[in-house]
Parts: sequence; C-alpha cells; structure tokens
Amino acid sequence: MVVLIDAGNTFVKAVIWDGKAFENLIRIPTKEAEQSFPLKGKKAIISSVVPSLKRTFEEAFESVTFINVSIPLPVRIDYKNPERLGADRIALACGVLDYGDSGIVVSAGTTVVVDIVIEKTFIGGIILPGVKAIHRALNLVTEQLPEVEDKFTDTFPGKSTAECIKAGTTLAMKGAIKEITQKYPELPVIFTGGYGNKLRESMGKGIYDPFLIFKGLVKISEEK
Ligand SMILES: Nc1ncnc2c1ncn2[C@@H]1O[C@H](COP(=O)(O)OP(=O)(O)O)[C@@H](O)[C@H]1O
Ligand SMILES: CC(C)(COP(=O)(O)O)[C@@H](O)C(=O)NCCC(=O)O
Repeated sequence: MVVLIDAGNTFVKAVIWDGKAFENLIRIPTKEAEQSFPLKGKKAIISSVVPSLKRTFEEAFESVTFINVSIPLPVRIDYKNPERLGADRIALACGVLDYGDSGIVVSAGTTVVVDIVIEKTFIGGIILPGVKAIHRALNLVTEQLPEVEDKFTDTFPGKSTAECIKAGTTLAMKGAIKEITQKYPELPVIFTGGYGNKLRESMGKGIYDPFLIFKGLVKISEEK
C-alpha cells in the first residue's frame, strides 16, 4: 500500500494506492499541511511544487520518493531547464500515457497549465494565472476593481463589474486552450485540477480526469 501525494500551491491531495484502485482521496489546504499532516505510513510517492513541505513528508513516511527529472520516467522531458519543471507537470505528462502516447493536459488549479505530450515526450506548454490569481491581481493593480469570488463561471457578456471580471477570466482561459488544442486536433485533451471539470464543461469537449496526476505517479513507480 502506497500513499500518493499531489502537493499543489493551494491544496495537498492524497490517495491510497493498493495496486488496483485509488482510495480515500483527501484534500488539505497547503497552508495547513505544514502544521499537521494527517497521513502517516511506510511509503509515499510525492509530486510537490511546494518545497517547504519536504520535511513534513519526510517525517510522516518511512520512505519517500519525490518526483523530479533525475529519477527514471516513462516520458522524455524536452524542456530548457528540465530540473526547473514542476513535479506536477512531470507527473501529469506521465498520466497522459493512460490515454495513449500523446495528449494535452489542462490542469486548472492555482495556475492553469496546458502541457503537450507527443509520442511519450513532454514538449512544453503554457502557464497562466488561475481564477483566484487573476481576480487578486486585478484588485491589486486598480483602484476600482473589487476582488471577486474565486469561482469559475461562464456568463457572457458581463453586465456588472464582477460579471465582466469573471467573463474575462473564463474567456482568457478558454481562448488559450482553444488556440493550443486547435494546433493538435488529433490529440486527446485531458482536464484536471480544482476547476478542471467546470472548464471542460465550458469548453464542451475533452475528458475530465481528477486522478490524472495519481495515474502518472503510478506509471512512474512502475518505471523504477
Ligand atoms: N468552481 C471553482 N471555480 C473556481 N475555482 C475553483 C473552483 N473549484 C476549485 N477552485 C479553485 O481551484 C484551486 C485549487 O485547485 P487545485 O487543483 O487543488 O490547485 P493546486 O493543485 O494548485 O493546489 C483553488 O484556487 C480553488 O479555489
Ligand atoms: C506551474 C506551477 C506553479 C503549477 O502549480 P499548481 O498551479 O499546480 O499549484 C508548478 O508546476 C511549478 O511551480 N512549476 C515550476 C516552473 C515550471 O514548471 O517551469
């Protein structure tokens, strides 16, 4: 039995992998995980983009594997500074292999990452601010824009300040995703992350897979 962990900038997600299925998904705010991490055990495989949590994980488990480009991976990484590539992006690219040798990942959480995997090679992608980051930034750089609620909505045209901000955020994301997916019409597009499902629904096509990153962690563990 292995604990698989996805430590993102907003939430730490964890599941237990018994070799067949993912069980007991838990979600803890990243800020709280450092104070008290509820899981303990023998072995954990961890994708973390939060280096400050390293010790927390090392204390909670007897053996920990942190995903990075120096361990054997089932995908090749074509990135200028591979060691700087987020562990989540590595694991998600490996998760794509569940759908074939190629695919597009849309991970919608703190940030929106759209990454491309072609014939088992991660070839790069984009990083956009997520909903909350856009809303907060607009509030910070203006005098009149309020910080609107952290919700992904699909209302157009906006008829109030809040609606205009939300519509702008949504359309910016959808436009970027459309632009990229149009370049690779033959590839499956897999949505994941906090509002991956909402974004997929709004796009009207693609697959939603909340376990994509955990599937990637399993694939990496099989590679060793
Ligand atoms: N319906 C939603 N609309 C907008 N944001 C959402 C929604 N559901 C979740 N989120 C946001 O998704 C983010 C968390 O997603 P997650 O994939 O766990 O992020 P990370 O992996 O970066 O920690 C948070 O900012 C949360 O508020
Ligand atoms: C892009 C990210 C911030 C995404 O983090 P998330 O939104 O999933 O919390 C993370 O993958 C990261 O810190 N990457 C390092 C830089 C890079 O991938 O090039």
